[in-house]
Amino acid sequence: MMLELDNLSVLRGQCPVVDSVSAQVDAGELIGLIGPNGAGKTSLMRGALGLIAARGRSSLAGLDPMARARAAAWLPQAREIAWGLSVAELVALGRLPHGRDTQGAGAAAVEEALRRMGLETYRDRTATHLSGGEQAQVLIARALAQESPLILADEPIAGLDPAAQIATMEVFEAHARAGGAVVTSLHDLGLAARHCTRLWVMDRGRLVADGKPQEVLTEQLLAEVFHIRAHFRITPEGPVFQPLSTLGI
Ligand SMILES: Nc1ncnc2c1ncn2[C@@H]1O[C@H](COP(=O)(O)OP(=O)(O)OP(=O)(O)O)[C@@H](O)[C@H]1O
Repeated sequence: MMLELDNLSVLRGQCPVVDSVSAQVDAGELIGLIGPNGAGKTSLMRGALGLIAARGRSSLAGLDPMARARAAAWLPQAREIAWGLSVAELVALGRLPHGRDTQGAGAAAVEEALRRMGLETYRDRTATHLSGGEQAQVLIARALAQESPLILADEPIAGLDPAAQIATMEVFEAHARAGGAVVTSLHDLGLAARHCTRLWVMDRGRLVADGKPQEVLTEQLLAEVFHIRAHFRITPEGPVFQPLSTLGI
């Protein structure tokens, strides 16, 4: 098992923004963490990693920071790159939890991460001089270079063009197929339905659904949690999801 959460709660003041969530992540899974703005997705991931105070138990939260970083890579929503490093140098920072291994396995992991994200030709560019979407892809490559079995990513595909969004979801699928696991929050329910093996739906701090996309994205759930009406069909080309209108709150 890659991650186990047992009655995890995150309090902001007296108010639980994550409310008694129990769930687990196994090897091979690509879990889409979905839910409206403010539902508690970021707080759940940060609580699971032990980055913010939480009640209950997360299998990752007790680990020391280096051991935790070897077990799980964390890709936060904020994407600011502060230093004028080259793309290759920035991706190599993902190797820090493995000590000084810039030769051999470390260098190979950096190359592989650049290749997977299609960034080979960017390797010598100054990271701060890239566009927002390009920087986002470099930070995903840094997380891949970490070679942690589990990746937790907070809206990693927001702001990427359609090809980069699909390519990133395919990179995550490949990571899961290779025996790892990914939990990623995202607002694009179409991409979530097409690429994720499982969806966790959060609403007002609670995990209100956990299952395969076609089991989870029911008309009732879309109305009650997302306040939308949508087309959702399984087609020969896979699941196709199109939001149609809001239902009001
Ligand atoms: N530092 C903070 N102090 C107080 N309340 C906070 C803080 N951070 C988040 N919250 C509250 O916790 C709740 C959950 O926020 P969180 O960022 O986990 O939601 P989210 O599902 O990731 O939302 P989004 O889709 O908008 O990124 C929200 O109601 C938010 O206002």
